[in-house]
Amino acid sequence: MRFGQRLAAAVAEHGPLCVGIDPHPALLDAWGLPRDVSGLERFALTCVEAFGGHVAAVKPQAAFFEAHGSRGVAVLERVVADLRGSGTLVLVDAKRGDIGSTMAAYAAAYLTEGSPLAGDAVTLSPYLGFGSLDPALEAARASGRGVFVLALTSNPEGSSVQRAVGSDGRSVAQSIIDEAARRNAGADPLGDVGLVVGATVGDLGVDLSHLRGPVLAPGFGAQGATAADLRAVFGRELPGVLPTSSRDVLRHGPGSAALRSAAASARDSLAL
Ligand SMILES: O=c1ccn([C@@H]2O[C@H](COP(=O)(O)O)[C@@H](O)[C@H]2O)c(=O)[nH]1
Repeated sequence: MRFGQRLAAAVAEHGPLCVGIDPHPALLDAWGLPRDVSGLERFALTCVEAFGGHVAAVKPQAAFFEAHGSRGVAVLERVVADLRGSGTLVLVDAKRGDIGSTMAAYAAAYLTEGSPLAGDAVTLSPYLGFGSLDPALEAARASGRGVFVLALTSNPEGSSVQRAVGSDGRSVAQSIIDEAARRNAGADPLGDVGLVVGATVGDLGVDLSHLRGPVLAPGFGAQGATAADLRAVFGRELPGVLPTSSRDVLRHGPGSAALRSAAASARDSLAL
């Protein structure tokens, strides 16, 4: 099954929530774990136990694993394998973006069957030009995986770049959305080219109605966006949106039952 179909099925089964695994040093402290690779591993595997098989998708943030060097990356590889083994979709948040020839190498790492870092999808940055991502989009198509391309990010610094208007009158974000929509044309129910649009962006100011792809919405929880904000930002596009929350769920650890229950509460709040 293609990524868009698998994501739609996962959301139908578990509800629209992605939980992030972001092993911040402060969270390792709060969980009583050492700030080293053994603490990272314990943290990450507790999350796997808590969320695997219980939420639609999990988003490990690669940066927190890379911060521990090759042994940290090995933990990320185990997280990817174990979550996929549990049937939970894995969105690796690595925000890769480069010239096309280098994108092919990132695609080999994150989107190619048999690579230990290949989850079900990866986040990509289009700011070297959307076309530079084509090797990754091709690899995703070939392996039944997906991508989430940054369009309107949740951080306040993003809008000066992403809302800038080009010579054709479209904002940068709208041109990224339109490129993604072109790649998803004809997909049913969802194509494999998703976007990242923060739950914190306020007035959306872009048209997502032709996307035919999933929207990953960070900013829900710790960055201040609520379920009401998600409804206000996305309106009738909300059914295609996958809110993602990391710290606001992870602060309920280290018990895996409490983590799972926090994820369920976050998901249920979205249905109100
Ligand atoms: O626009 C973006 C894109 C990605 N992120 C990532 O999502 C999580 C958010 O963590 P919280 O603890 O829920 O704030 C984190 O990994 C970011 O790198 C984002 O926040 N905004």
